[in-house]
Formats: sequence, structure tokens, C-alpha cells
Amino acid sequence: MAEPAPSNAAPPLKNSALIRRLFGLAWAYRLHCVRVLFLQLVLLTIGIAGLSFTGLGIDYIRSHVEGVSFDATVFGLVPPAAWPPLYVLAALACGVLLLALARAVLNFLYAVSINRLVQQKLVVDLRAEVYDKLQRLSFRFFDANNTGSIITRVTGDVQAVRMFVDQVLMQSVIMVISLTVYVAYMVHLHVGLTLACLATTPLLAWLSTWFSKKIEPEYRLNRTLFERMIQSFSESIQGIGVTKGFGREAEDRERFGRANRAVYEQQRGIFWKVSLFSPAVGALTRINMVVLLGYGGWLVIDGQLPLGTGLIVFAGLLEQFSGQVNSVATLVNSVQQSLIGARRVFEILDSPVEVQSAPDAVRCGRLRGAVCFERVSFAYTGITPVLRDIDLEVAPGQCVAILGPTGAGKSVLMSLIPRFFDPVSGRLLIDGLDARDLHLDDLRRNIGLVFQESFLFSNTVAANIAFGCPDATSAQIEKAAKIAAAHDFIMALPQGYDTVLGESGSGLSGGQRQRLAIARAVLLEPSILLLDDPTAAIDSETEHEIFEALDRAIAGRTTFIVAHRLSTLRRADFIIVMEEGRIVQRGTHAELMRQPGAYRRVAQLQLIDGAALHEEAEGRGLV
Ligand SMILES: Nc1ncnc2c1ncn2[C@@H]1O[C@H](COP(=O)(O)OP(=O)(O)OP(=O)(O)O)[C@@H](O)[C@H]1O
Repeated sequence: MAEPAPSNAAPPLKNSALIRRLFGLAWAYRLHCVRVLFLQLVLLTIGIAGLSFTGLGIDYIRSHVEGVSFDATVFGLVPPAAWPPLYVLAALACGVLLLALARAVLNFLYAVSINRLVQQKLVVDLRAEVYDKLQRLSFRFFDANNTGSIITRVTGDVQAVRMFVDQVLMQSVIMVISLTVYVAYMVHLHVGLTLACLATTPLLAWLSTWFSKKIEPEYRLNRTLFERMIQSFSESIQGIGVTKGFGREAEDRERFGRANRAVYEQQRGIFWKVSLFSPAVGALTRINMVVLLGYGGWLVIDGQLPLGTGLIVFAGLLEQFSGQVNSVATLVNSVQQSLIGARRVFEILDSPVEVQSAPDAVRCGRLRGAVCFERVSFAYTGITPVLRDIDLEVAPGQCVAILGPTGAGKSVLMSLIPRFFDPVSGRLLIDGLDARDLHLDDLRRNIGLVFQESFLFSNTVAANIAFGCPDATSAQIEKAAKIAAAHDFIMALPQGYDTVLGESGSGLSGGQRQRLAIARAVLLEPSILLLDDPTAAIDSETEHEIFEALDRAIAGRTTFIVAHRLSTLRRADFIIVMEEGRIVQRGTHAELMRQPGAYRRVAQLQLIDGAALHEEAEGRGLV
């Protein structure tokens, strides 16, 4: 199964380009990398020195036991002939002990350095970079990519990039250096024995490459399945109310269980393959030892190779060499995992930012709020337009209400004003300038938004109201809350404005959340106010209170309000009626009531309903 690349993302990188990119990333941390490599090099030298001193000790003991001549040296060091044997052995033992201690200290320093490089620098920087990019990406990207995929990329996949640096790149360099040193030292000891012992190495290299290719698609699929599991989990949490309301917990558990099992089963497959491959490589490297015992043993018996500084040191080197070769399997595993993760991180970093300020964008302070759509058309994807040839002129301070059936394009029309999307054709002018020529931050700072259901952050009430104006004073926050008719209920909360809201504003009613959203929009003192059916999710009594608040908020600002109730529509300076992405009617309430069409139909239905309700209320003596 192929892994879906995020829609609206950059084309997938080829492996070679990906590796170049990863090298580039590591280059930014080159000083840290050099420090880590230097420590490894010292560790390698100490390891070989320790081995050689051990060999020297064995040869020295053998010369005394068997009475054979002793002419071995290590790095040019010869035990002084005048020293008694016990002194020499004690000196050698102390040397080996000191080297072991130095090795322990350096291993600790190495662990600290590599951790500082990857966990404290690289991962933190990269996560911040991906997050920053996500903040700049357009709505189209978020429409096209599910939350699970985005979260996995910022968390797990960033770790995969780290894996490339510490477990692939650094390990490869360490491996190449160590293998070179081991082979050079083995050749120095005996060329023929080295060739014989390393004869199986090309086979191991081939096997590793073959395995790497074979396992790669499985890792890719694993990422996709994991992403689905996160998506399923995230949906379950977000939709917990619906699930419980419909009593579908068991089905939901089953759905998550399926996603969870799919990851587990697929991971188990990978585990088996990797677990079989590693010991197979291990067994092949053991053949080296068989050759060493046979051929190397004969060389010692024949007097061509000393026992300690020759065969024993050779065995130690070969052991280390095999250990490194064995870790090729782990390395191959890490390469595949890290390339897959890195590709997914770079897909986000390379995704085009569709909506952004032009380099020569006009900086502007407070806008007057004149909005003009000139033959604007828009399509989300493909060729099906959701807005067609929109011509609309709204003067500063005017309030325009938008009426239309569901899917008519009301929300998308408003979303073009803060440039959540840009028109596919035509122009949107703000104060006579193409919106694309205005600096995006300045434009958006002039626009206040209230959606059908407003999102609140898990922060204090005051911080939520001041979200767009973090420097606002308490007096300004309170004033905005009063305009939005939110002050009284806020004061009734346990800590008033300092009450910390639950996730997404849980703990507040729908109407309270909307009033905070209105306060948040009002605090900006925006020139343009966009109200997308702000009372859609609340009851009619709360709606009445909210409209009182809105009347105060709207005053003096260019306002677009999606509305269905006659009471709101009447308040507007003029109304547009939309159908299938077009404006089919426009005018004041009085004008539209004189024309046959959708507006009069909707209005008459509401008037009939209203009259019926009034009659009923009168009948019950309620009015
Ligand atoms: N993210 C999206 N990707 C593709 N098409 C979309 C997307 N969002 C909305 N649409 C489509 O665009 C059209 C207009 O949607 P819009 O949300 O503007 O309708 P609306 O008039 O505000 O409806 P409602 O009153 O139900 O909110 C609809 O046909 C809808 O299916």
C-alpha cells in the first residue's frame, strides 16, 4: 500500500536528494558532530591500546613460562629488561585499568555530547521549524491533511530525522573510521590472515543492501498505519460527545482497536524480519572466528605470529570488527526509518505557502474598511467553482447581511476577505487596494472574526479575549467584554477574568463561548467585522442577548454577517442572497420584500411562523 503524500505538499524528494538535505541539516551542527566524532576516535584508540597491552602481557607471561625469547612491543614500548616480572605485570595491569577508566569517562562524555546534539539542539530546532511552517501554511493545507498526519510529522517523524543524524550519519562515520583502523591494524599484524578472515565481508555488504531495499516499503506502510491510528484516536476524542450521545462507544472502541491492531500486526512482521536478519548476519561474521582459529592458530604454532600481540590482539580486533559489521543491520534499519520520517518532515517544510505577503506589500495602519469584490471566482480544488463572478461593493461602516441555503458559498465569500484563500480570478479590493498587495498581518489585524462555533484556548478568560491583542490592558479587556455582554457571566466565574478555561472552552455554554469570541473580535477595534452565523449553535433566547451585544460591536464597522433570521436581516444596510456561488438578489429588506424570489419566500415563511407562535402564546396568555 503506498503512503499518501500530504495533499497540497511539495513533490516527494528522491532518496539521493533527501540524503543531501539531511547532510545539509547535520552540517548546521558540524561543531557538535566533530566533538562527538573526536570522542569516538579517542575511544577507539584507547580500546586498541587496552587490547595491545593485554596481548603484551600474555606474550610476557608466555616468555617466562615457556622460556622463549620476548621481543614484542606495543606502540614502541618495551618492558625494561631490568624490571622484575612482577613489576612489569603490575605496570601492564595498571595501564589496562587506567585505559578502562578513561574509556568509561569518555563513554559518559560521548553520551552527553550526542544527547546535547540531537535531543537538545536538533530535535528542538527542527520541531520549532516545522511548527513555524505550519503556522504559515494556508487553510488549503489543513483542509487537505488530517490532524493525525500533521501531529505525527511534528512528533514522531522529527525523531526520525534525529535518528538519521545520530544513528545513521554519526554511526556510519564511526563505523568507517573504526573498520579502517581495525583492518589497517590487522593487515599490520598479518596480511594473509586478514584477507582470509574478511573473505565473507562482501557477502555481508550485499545482504545488507538487499535487506534494506526489501524492508523499506514495510516501514513506509507502518508510518501510514500509525498515522491512521492517531487520526482515529484524535477523532474519538474530538467526537466523544457524539459517540456517547449515540451510545456508540463499543463501535468506537472497535474502530480504534482495528487501527491499533493493524499497526501492531504490521510492526510484528517487521520485527520478525529484522530479528531474523540480525542473527543471520551475526552467524556469518562468526565464520571469521573459525578461520582465525584454524589459520591463525597454525601461524602461531609455526612461529609466524606471536600469541599475545599477534593472535589474541587479532582476535580482539576481529571481534570488534564483527561487532561493527553486525550493527550494519541496525544501521540499515535506521536508514530506512529515518529516510521515511525525514521525507514526511520535509514535505511539510517544502509545502508552498500559498497565501503570504508579497515582498513589496503595502504596510498599512487602520483601514477605512471599504470592501469591493470585482468579478471574483473561487474554487477549492479542480475546476468546480464555489464562487462565481461575485461583484459586490461595501462602503466603510456598512453592514451587509448574507442569506442563502447551505453550501451556497456564504462562508467562503467571507473567508476571502482576510485572505484565508485568494480568488482564482477577479480581484478583492480593500480600501481600493488589491488585498494581495497589502501586508497580510496588517490586513488581518484590521479584521475581527466570529465563526459559527468559536474556538477558545485552554487559558484564562482574559487571555482568550486578548488573544489578538496580547498587550491589552485589563480595562480594555473589560470594555470589550461589556460590549459583548460577557462581563456579567465572567464576573460570576470562580476567578472572574482569571478563570482558566478547559480545553476548547469546556465549562462554558455555547452562548458564553460566542460572547467571549465577540469580545475577542471587538478588542481588536477592527475596521471590518466578519460574523459567520454566530448564533447558529445557540438557543433563541441567548441569540437575542448576543444580538444586543452584536449591535454594539457592529456600530461603525464594515460588517458582513451570515444570517437567516429576519430580525438580523432587517438590521443590515443591505442584504445579498446567494445560491450556488452566485449573488442572485441584493437590496434592502424593503426592496427585497417587493421582489419575487428567495428572500421574500424565506421572509414570508418566518413571518407566518412568527405569527403562529404569537397566536399560540396569546392563546396561552403568555403575551
Ligand atoms: N474545504 C473545502 N474543500 C472543498 N470544498 C469545500 C470546502 N469547504 C466548503 N466547500 C464547498 O464549498 C461550497 C460553499 O461552502 P460554504 O461553506 O461557503 O457554504 P455556506 O453557504 O457557508 O454553507 P453553510 O450555511 O452550510 O455554512 C460548498 O459546496 C462546500 O461543499
